[in-house]
Amino acid sequence: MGHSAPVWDSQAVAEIVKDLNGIDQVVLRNPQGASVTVSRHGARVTSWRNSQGEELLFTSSKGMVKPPKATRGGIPICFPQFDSCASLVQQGFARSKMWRVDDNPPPLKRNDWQGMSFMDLLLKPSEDDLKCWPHSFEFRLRVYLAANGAITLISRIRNINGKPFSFSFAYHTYLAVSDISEVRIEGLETLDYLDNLCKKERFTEQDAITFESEVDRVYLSSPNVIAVLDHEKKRTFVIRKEGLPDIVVWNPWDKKGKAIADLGDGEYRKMLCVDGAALEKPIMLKPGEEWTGQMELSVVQSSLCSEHLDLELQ
Ligand SMILES: O=P(O)(O)OC[C@H]1O[C@@H](O)[C@H](O)[C@@H](O)[C@@H]1O
Repeated sequence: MGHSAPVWDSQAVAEIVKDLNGIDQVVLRNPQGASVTVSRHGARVTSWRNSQGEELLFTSSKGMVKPPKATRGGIPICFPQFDSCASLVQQGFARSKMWRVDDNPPPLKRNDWQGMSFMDLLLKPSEDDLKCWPHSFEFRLRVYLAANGAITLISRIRNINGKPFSFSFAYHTYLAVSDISEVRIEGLETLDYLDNLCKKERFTEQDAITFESEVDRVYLSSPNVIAVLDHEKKRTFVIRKEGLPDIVVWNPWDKKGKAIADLGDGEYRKMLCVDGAALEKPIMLKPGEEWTGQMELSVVQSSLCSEHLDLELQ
């Protein structure tokens, strides 16, 4: 390909490596040893490691599949739809397309990203895409790696001409957990959610979320910070988001886990999807308008509950 990813922090390292299918992946590494890897296939974050080299995202052990299918795990981008409604493929086509690495990206308006390295990937619709979704858009994903190992994903979707269109969106984030029974999610208490296991019926959450069976829910109008505590690993994932009102929480549990062909035996216990999303109210873009949806993932090495961690979940 011959692309080199832009790097704004002179101490950070960026390189392009090929995966087993020969597809380019951009790797950013900070001086502390943390890294993030993003594939051109689907602009999927395929790996996020802390400075000890530990992988923080789940990837199925069933391994690499050939495009357009993608290996289960990491952070697939779901656009222009999330589930299987309408005439599009489940979770939209963006996750199965080849994106372009942009060497000369336009700046972001905010300038509080100094010292962070980043990469930009770009998707524009092909003739075939326009046949199944006839809307001209430009989708730019920027991925930042901070000195503390946090990653931030910023999606900018622009309607570049024609008619208004609407879409839904999710960062389908597969967190790696020690065991699903060791996990608690804080920050979604008292919220309304749509339960995909009960035909999207609306319920109200009573408590912090723990896992004893399949969970497939969309929490509505959620706070911009939530915490996922892993007691065994003594690790807390902190998810901060902007422009993404909803949170999807998904674990297929044993029966559905077995039925998912590209998931290894018993691996449902090692994964938890917590997605920053815009689902309930689709985003509407008029010609020339741009939408931004941002999610930051960071890790605190402690499984204390959020009030002890000094996290303001709001
Ligand atoms: O297998 P996919 O298309 O990646 O989707 C996995 C799951 O993703 C979840 O977030 C959905 O709520 C589930 O209903 C779905 O089964």
